[in-house]
Amino acid sequence: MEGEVQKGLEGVIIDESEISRVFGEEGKLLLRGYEINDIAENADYPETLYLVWNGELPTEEEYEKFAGDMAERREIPPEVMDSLRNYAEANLHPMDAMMAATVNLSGYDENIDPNAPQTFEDSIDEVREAGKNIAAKLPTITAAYNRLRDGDEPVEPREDMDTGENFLYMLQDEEPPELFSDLMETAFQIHMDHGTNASTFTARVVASTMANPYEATSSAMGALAGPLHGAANQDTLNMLREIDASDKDVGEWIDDTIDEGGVVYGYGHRVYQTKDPRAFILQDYAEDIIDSEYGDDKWYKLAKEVEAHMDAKGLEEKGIAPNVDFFSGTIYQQMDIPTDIYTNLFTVSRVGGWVGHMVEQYSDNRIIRPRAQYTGPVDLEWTPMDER
Ligand SMILES: CC(=O)SCCNC(=O)CCNC(=O)[C@H](O)C(C)(C)COP(=O)(O)OP(=O)(O)OC[C@H]1O[C@@H](n2cnc3c(N)ncnc32)[C@H](O)[C@@H]1OP(=O)(O)O
Ligand SMILES: O=C([O-])CC(=O)C(=O)O
Repeated sequence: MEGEVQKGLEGVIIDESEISRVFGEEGKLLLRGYEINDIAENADYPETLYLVWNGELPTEEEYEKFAGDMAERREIPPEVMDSLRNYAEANLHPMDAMMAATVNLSGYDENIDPNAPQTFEDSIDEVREAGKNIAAKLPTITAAYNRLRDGDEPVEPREDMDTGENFLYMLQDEEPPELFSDLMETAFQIHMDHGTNASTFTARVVASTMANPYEATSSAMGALAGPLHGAANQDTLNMLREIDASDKDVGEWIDDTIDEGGVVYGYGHRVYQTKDPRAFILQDYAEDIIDSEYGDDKWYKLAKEVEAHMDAKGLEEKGIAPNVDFFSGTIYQQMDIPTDIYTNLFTVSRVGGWVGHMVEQYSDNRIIRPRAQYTGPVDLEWTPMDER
């Protein structure tokens, strides 16, 4: 016996972190000590990112400098744009195109020398520079990729718009309504960090080998791309479409899905025993959009029916409650955003958290290397090929 197996690493404390704290029982999330609702209400994306990376709120001067620097970095190198054209030809999933483009960006960062081993603990400023490059360019990459695969030319980023507004402008080639810009900006803030979730853990594992920040980021994107994690936002909307198209009513569909061992997307969480505080923020936006001239309540109403049935089944009481991915798709759909880029939107925000965690990891590193309990055979005798 080598010790007790902690399946899924549940409850295992892998290190210390000062970035975020998830209170699972109360349904509360703090970023650097501030409640997520206060951040959504009072800050914008660059201010949130500054807070996550620096551990304190910026002064006005620091904010202006940081936000300006981020806006100036939005353009991507023409060669990376050409790669996106190739990925569009090959019809890559937008998350895969984003992963490839992120590694591609490392070639344009003069601080990264692929042929010399680097120990990033002595170059934390360079890690932050890489982080700024990646975070500033991911909206451009996502919007450009979506346009290219639709046969449209990319739209150049604008520095005079905030992050959410500029993203929607690059995606749709028109200035978005204020409500949509605000919602996008808030989405880019509230998804930024969330403890040692699977993708953040991935970023820390990869950084712990002293791989560079571009490599750690693209690896983390791979983890976020899974339907049990970040891709649950697109899968929730697809689930609602499936329910709508089926001849079963909502309750029957859910009962059958769970009886057959399936999951209800946008529900359940390793840490929260109650509804995710970010889901409440997104739900408020969903209702604002419905009340506006852009509203159509079809998918939100269906999501609420799912919630009512899950509640009636006693699942919310058992701690299987709506997570951050439950309402986001119903909102993005109203904004005419293609379903398969929802996880890219999550990534645009989460990269802020990953880089924060990489800085912590590089600064005080020990390689992350757990063990599995070996349950296979031992000391077998070799059978030559012709005797098998
Ligand atoms: C940004 C994010 O990553 S948020 C999460 C996004 N993912 C999803 O929405 C996908 C659906 N949810 C899930 O698959 C899970 O709840 C996860 C992956 C998020 C968490 O997984 P775990 O912490 O391992 O939860 P675990 O599997 O132990 O769940 C406990 C019980 O609740 C059930 N359960 C958990 N979530 C769900 C769900 N969404 N639908 C139905 N049943 C569920 C499990 O089947 C399990 O039942 P059992 O004890 O009878 O086997
Ligand atoms: O914390 C988790 O495991 C999943 C989650 O909500 C997130 O990453 O935002």
